[in-house]
Amino acid sequence: MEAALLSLQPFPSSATQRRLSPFNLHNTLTRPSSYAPLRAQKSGITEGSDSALEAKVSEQEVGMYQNEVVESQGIRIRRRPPTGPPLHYVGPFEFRLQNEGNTPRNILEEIVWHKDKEVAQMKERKPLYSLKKALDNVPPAKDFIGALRSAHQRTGLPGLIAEVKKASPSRGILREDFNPVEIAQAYEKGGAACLSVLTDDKYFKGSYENLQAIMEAGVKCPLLLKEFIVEAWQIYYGRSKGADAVLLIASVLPDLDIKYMIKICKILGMATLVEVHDEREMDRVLAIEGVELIGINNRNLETFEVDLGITKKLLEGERGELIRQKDILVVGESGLFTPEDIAFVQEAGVKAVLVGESLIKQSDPGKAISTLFGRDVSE
Ligand SMILES: O=P(O)(O)OC[C@@H](O)[C@@H](O)c1c[nH]c2ccccc12
Repeated sequence: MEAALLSLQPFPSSATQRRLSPFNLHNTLTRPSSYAPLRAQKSGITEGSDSALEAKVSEQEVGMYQNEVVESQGIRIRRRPPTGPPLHYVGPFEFRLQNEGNTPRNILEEIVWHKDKEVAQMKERKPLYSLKKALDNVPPAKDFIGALRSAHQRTGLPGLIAEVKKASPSRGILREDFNPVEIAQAYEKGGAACLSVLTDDKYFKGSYENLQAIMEAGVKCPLLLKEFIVEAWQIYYGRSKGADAVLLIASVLPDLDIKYMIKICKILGMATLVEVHDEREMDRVLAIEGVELIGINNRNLETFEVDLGITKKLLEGERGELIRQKDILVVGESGLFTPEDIAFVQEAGVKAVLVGESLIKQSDPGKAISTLFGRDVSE
């Protein structure tokens, strides 16, 4: 890989436009650190110039150190310091020993720091060039957004993304007898438009094997890679395991990363679900070109607090107007348990919902869909 990663230099300030190939992007897109500046890079392309990307970088971002970018965008989730947490750091839920920044301040930060390490290890075992081959052997990505839109048109209710979720840090184990393929098939039969498959092992008891098994079982619903994406490498890996769409969390990723990752997904034929939780994140994401699908997470991933009013608040007034103008599809995420909850977020303006807990906890997760919507939404 030629892309130069000069860890102590900012972007060259003259580089307002850079040409990148999807296969060296992963280097430039390694998740920036709040402790390390954005990686400088060469402007020339080596590999795959046919599919070269034109990436416009705003003058403001060019030349800024990453921690400044992160601060200027109000991103609270910091990157793992290169030295890692201090030695006296004692474990996942122990936040008492906070100090000058090298102990994670909340669960999301902790997950992201862990992800940085995990991805570094996975990448060593499967570098990007070897993933490239694997990509030729997976069926082309399915139309995730199209499936949501047509389910909405067919039923008059929000299109459902049903989540294959065994556990979560806030709720613990949600379902003991957990067969991902059976659950996926039950969801599909029950009328889900798309599925979300958690692949994080440590905090959600998910896996890429689950994703692959669901794809290989011939499930027709498009699949969302439900991961904490910190590097573009994960997107390629997810595609090689059958993902048709990817979650990008705005509180974790600076705008520049979101832009690049959207472009990579487009090249791979995948959709991106960009997740927001407050007005500032919504405004950032609405300013990013190419965003077609926005998720409003009713759960605060730093505190686990759930409030359906978040969806309503973020879709009111000018924001809602802009979203309609841009024809962006909005997904209401988390904490949806009853037909009244569905009606509430639909009234607020969502055309799709992402639901895990309330479905996965039922003995028949497919039938649970009818209970959740108040009627049968299968064909
Ligand atoms: O189980 P719930 O409350 O229905 O939530 C599903 C989904 O919205 C939630 O799992 C989720 C939304 N965004 C995330 C980001 C990371 C991990 C998990 C999530």
